[in-house]
Amino acid sequence: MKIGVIGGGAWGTALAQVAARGGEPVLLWAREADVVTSINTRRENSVFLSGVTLPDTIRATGVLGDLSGCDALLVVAPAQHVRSVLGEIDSGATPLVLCAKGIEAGTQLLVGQVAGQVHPQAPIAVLSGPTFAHEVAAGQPTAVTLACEDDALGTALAERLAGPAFRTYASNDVIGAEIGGAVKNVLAIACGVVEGAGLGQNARAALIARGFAEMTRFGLARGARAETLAGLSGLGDLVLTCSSTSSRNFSLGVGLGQGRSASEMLADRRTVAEGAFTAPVLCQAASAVGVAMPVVDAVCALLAGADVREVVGALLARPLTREA
Ligand SMILES: NC(=O)C1=CN([C@@H]2O[C@H](COP(=O)(O)OP(=O)(O)OC[C@H]3O[C@@H](n4cnc5c(N)ncnc54)[C@H](O)[C@@H]3O)[C@@H](O)[C@H]2O)C=CC1
Ligand SMILES: O=C(CO)COP(=O)(O)O
Repeated sequence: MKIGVIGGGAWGTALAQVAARGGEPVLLWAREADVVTSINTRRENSVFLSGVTLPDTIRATGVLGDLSGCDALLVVAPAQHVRSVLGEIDSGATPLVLCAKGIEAGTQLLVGQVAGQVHPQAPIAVLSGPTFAHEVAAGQPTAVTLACEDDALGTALAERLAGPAFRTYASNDVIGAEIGGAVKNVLAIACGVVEGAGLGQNARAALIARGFAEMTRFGLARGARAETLAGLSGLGDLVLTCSSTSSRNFSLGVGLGQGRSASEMLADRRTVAEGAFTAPVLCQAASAVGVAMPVVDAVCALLAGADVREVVGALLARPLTREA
C-alpha cells in the first residue's frame, strides 16, 4: 500500500516516517517550498520537525497532483484547511485517513465529514491518539486509534501503519475518534491556564475530569460511543495534552493564564494550536445539540480577552450540581 501524506507540518512529517519504516516509498506534499527543499536536500524538515533525520524513501513535493498514484492518503493539514486542500486534489476513491484534530468553522463538521463532502467516493478513516510528533519521530512507544467504518480497510490500514513502537488499535467509531481529538485541544488550553495562573494541581485534575464529562456529553450527542471517548483518542489524548508544555494548546493556555492576549500569541506563529480555532465552533456546536460545556465556554471567553480571575470565579460560582 503506497502511502501519500498531505501536510508537511510536524505531524505529517512524523507520520511519513512511520509509514516509511518498513522501507516503502512515501510521498509527502508540503505547502511551503522551504519544507520541500529541506526534506529533499537535507533529509530533515527543519521548519516543523528539526533535528529528525528522515529516510531517503520519503520524497517531498509541492504538487498535490503527484499524490494521485498513492493507495491511501494521510490528511494532516490543519482542520480549518482540510476542505481547501482536499478540493485541489482529484483522488477519486483513494482512501483518506484524517489525522487533523478539529471542527470546521461555519459548518461545525468534523474533518472526516468535511473529507466525505469533498470526496464522496473516498472511504474515510481517522487516525488519532496521544501522539506528540517529536516522540513518534524518535521511535518512542506510542498507541493510536485507527477508526474506519469498513472493518477490512481499517484493519489493512492499521496493519500498514503499525510498527515495533507504533501500536494501532482498530475501531469502527469514526465520529468518536474524531471528537476526542477535537475537544481535548480546547480542554488542554484550560489546563494550561490553570498552570499559567498558578491555580494548583487539584484544579488541573478537576478540569481533566470535568472536561472529560463535557467531552462525553457532547460526543454522545453527536453519535460517538462512550468506550471510544474513554480510549486512546479521547481520555488518552486528553491526559497527554493537559499535562505537558510539549502541547501547543497547553502552552497557549499557560500564556493566557499569565495574562497574555490570545491574538498576540497567535499572530505570526507558523505552528498550529488547533484548540484556539475549535473552541468557538465547539461552543456553537454544543449549544446546537443542547449540551452544557462550561469549561469550553470559559476557554472561549478567555480567548476573546476575558479576565482570568473573573472567568475562574464565575466557573466556581455556578450552582452546585450532581456529578453524573
Ligand atoms: N504536532 C503533533 O504532535 C500532532 C498534531 N496533530 C494534528 O495534526 C494537524 C497538523 O498539525 P501539525 O503537523 O502539528 O502542524 P504544524 O504546527 O507543525 O505546522 C503547521 C501546518 O499548517 C499548515 N498550514 C498553514 N497554513 C495553511 C494553509 N493556509 N493551508 C494549508 N495548510 C496550512 C502548514 O503547511 C503546516 O503543515 C493538526 O490538526 C494537529 O492538531 C495530531 C497529533 C499530533
Ligand atoms: O495532538 C497532539 C498530541 O496528541 C498534539 O497536541 P498539541 O497540538 O497541543 O501540541
